[in-house]
Amino acid sequence: MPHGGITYLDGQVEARLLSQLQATGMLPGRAHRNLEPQELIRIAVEKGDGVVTSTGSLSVRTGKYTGRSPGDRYIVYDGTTRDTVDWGKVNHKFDPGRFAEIFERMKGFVKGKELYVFDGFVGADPENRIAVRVINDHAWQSLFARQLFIRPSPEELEAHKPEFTILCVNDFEAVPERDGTNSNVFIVIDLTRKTVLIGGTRYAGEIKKSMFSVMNYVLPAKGVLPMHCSANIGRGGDTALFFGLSGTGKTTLSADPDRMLIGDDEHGWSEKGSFNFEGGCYAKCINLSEEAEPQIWNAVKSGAVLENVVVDGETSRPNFDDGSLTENTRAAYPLEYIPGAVIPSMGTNPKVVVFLTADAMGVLPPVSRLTKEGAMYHFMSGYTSKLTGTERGIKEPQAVFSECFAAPFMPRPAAVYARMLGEKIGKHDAAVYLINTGWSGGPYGVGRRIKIKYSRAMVTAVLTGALSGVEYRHDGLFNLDVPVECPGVPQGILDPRRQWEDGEAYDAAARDLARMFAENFEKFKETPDEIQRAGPSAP
Ligand SMILES: Nc1ncnc2c1ncn2[C@@H]1O[C@H](COP(=O)(O)OP(=O)(O)O)[C@@H](O)[C@H]1O
Ligand SMILES: C=C(OP(=O)(O)O)C(=O)O
Ligand SMILES: [Mn+2]
Repeated sequence: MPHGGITYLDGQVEARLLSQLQATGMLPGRAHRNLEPQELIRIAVEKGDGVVTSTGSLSVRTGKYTGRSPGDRYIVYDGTTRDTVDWGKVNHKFDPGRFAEIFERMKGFVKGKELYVFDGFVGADPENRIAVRVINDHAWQSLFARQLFIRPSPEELEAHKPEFTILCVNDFEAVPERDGTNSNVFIVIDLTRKTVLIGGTRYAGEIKKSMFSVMNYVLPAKGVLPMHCSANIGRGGDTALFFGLSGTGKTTLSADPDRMLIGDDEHGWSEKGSFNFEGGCYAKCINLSEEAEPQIWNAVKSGAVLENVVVDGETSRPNFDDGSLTENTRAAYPLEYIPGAVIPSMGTNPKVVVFLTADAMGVLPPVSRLTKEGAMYHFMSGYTSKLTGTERGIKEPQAVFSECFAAPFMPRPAAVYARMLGEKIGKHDAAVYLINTGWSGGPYGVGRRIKIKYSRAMVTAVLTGALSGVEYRHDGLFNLDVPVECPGVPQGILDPRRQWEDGEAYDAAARDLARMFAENFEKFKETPDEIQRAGPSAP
């Protein structure tokens, strides 16, 4: 069907889609289902939403909001969720009646407009997947959904019945007085109606992270552990997981030419093994370089979506060093853009688990080995520094304890996930390491971030077993076993105190962090003593 030079789906498919949408009360003027990337790119460019860069990638700007809005994320409070969700600062309550009202208003808003629908899946494991439908009012957001979620085969598309629906309308804004929201932005998850409503923000990360929250709610009830981690497999079939909050290196360090990528951010661990929830990656690209991150660099090509990267007007070249729109510049691309990626993205039971942290205080050792109890302690603590940009309002690194390295996305109480992880690690006898990809030689502003090549070398040493045979020293304050040597890493770096000019200043800062750990852990008084004792000593 011609439309300004664009060929859309055939009329029959559109008619069927329109009637499905009508059945839910949506009456768009036009609707398109699973358009090919080239079509979506052409529409986005035609409508002035984006430009094609010299790499072939589509570059867009998200406007006011360039990171997640955690204060505007809600879960509908009803019979399903009342006693199963950990309500509070992360999981904000939303009234079911208000949900229905805002949903109606959104339907009214899209009436007669043009919508883009992506039908696909979340969860690579057929036994643990959800058929998802994402409805957008902008073509580039539909391209994002297509690249990040799992794309259906033609047969799967034909048989697809949406179990969960995301309605994300960028141009619709909430009115707090009317809608009961905190701002014009809202991300509301209704686990009963199996619907997510997003409005007011164009930051596409909300789309993927809202489905992550859904999986994190649904899977524990099926005995499957959902995890905020990346995963890859070695040539011998050994799976490794890399947990970590935003900016700690899940995406960067899991893209490893020596290993096959399963996924960069969201995984499940079932009785059978591990699996990715997604079909794509969402890499940060501030200061992206071909040398340090060749696989990600090469994935920025046609089909990839760049968010808030400044593009040179004359050459159309993306300037990854320009953080003037945000530090949280992003590239979204399908998993197959990473050479050797595992598709369908399933792995074995993990043998090695890495906890990534980016310590902006510059005091944690860059690599240490954890005992089983130490692993539980650090998983429950979830220490890192929030880096700038990913969440609204973070202007400089800020120490944070985020349970399971994932608090913003975990609807259930942290103990539910921690217990499951403990059981899995025990059952499969997985080795656990803590890798600090943060600052060295002083805090943020004084010291420098550890070089990616050294963090990679530490990861390689952990995964090849090179750290099994070496000598360890015990760090009494942090209660960590620290290797005294590591292939590919200058020895001095392994001892953070030696990197500081002033040893006593290091000691003071280290004591501060140890105290923060201990204070944070006070909320876990019910935890077995051996876990409580596995953390830093309170000085
Ligand atoms: N030593 C390091 N290890 C990992 N990433 C680093 C390191 N130093 C700088 N970086 C940068 O930090 C960011 C890590 O982000 P990313 O891998 O996307 O984290 P996550 O996926 O956990 O949110 C990237 O922009 C990367 O280039
Ligand atoms: C997209 C996000 O995740 P990450 O930074 O871990 O990739 C996010 O936290 O908004
Ligand atoms: Mn990531």
